[in-house]
Amino acid sequence: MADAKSESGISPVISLRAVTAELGGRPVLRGIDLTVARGEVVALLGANGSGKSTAVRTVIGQVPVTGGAVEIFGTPRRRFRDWARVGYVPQRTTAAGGVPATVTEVVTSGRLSRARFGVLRKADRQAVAHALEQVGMADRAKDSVSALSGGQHQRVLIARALVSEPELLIMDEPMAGVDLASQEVLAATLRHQVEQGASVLLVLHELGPLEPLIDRAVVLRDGCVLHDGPPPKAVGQHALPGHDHVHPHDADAAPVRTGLLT
Ligand SMILES: Nc1ncnc2c1ncn2[C@@H]1O[C@H](COP(=O)(O)OP(=O)(O)OP(=O)(O)O)[C@@H](O)[C@H]1O
Repeated sequence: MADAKSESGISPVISLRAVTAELGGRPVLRGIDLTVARGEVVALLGANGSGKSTAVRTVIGQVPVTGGAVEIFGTPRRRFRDWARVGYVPQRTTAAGGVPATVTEVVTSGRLSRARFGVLRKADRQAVAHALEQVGMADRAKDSVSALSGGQHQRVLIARALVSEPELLIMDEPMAGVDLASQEVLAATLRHQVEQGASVLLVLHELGPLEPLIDRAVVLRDGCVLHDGPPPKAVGQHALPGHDHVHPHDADAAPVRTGLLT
């Protein structure tokens, strides 16, 4: 199949066309189209269970598609090998994940795709230090990640995604369960990446502090694209009855309800 080209003749960095996927024998994506153009910041929105994470996981190959086409940088996903160009921040489900590793070790693991013959050189160590500085965690470099708060842990995962100097960042709910100070650091970090020309696909349940960065929003409902265009304006709680998003990932926190158009 020919590579997807935008009107400018440059391939989108992400292209999903008529993608279908199943989980546990149940259709979860029912023919979605989703593109991220070079330098674009796209938010993927939708109610719980609408298929946002699944859509992102088809891009990185964690969920097989049952139909349609997925391309990264114009290459069919099955043939794509250049993963150092992609930084992925998975959805965080627990505060620290119980990983017995230091902050530096976790961030360094994100650099291995760039290290020659798997050997870390001075430039790699500098990249790790720089990524930690970007997310304001340089002073915690030697600490165990299990000693970090949820927001700090998320900063480390984002540093791990940034350390390979990716052209494309894919983040699944990067702000979920993150304290306000960390949210501001993450928004500033992302702004910097966008200024440097990165393309970004973000799964979000509300636009929040990232709103000024977002070029376009794709809203999923029940495995289909409901909206693809300007980001919907956040509206007050209860403004759209029946359209609230309940966020279940924080074990301790009460569910967050937003009145986003989802
Ligand atoms: N491993 C699995 N096996 C079976 N069904 C699954 C599995 N993972 C997810 N699902 C189901 O697939 C649907 C889509 O899930 P997905 O995580 O993509 O939604 P989401 O929009 O990201 O939701 P949330 O906002 O809650 O993270 C949901 O109904 C979910 O229950």
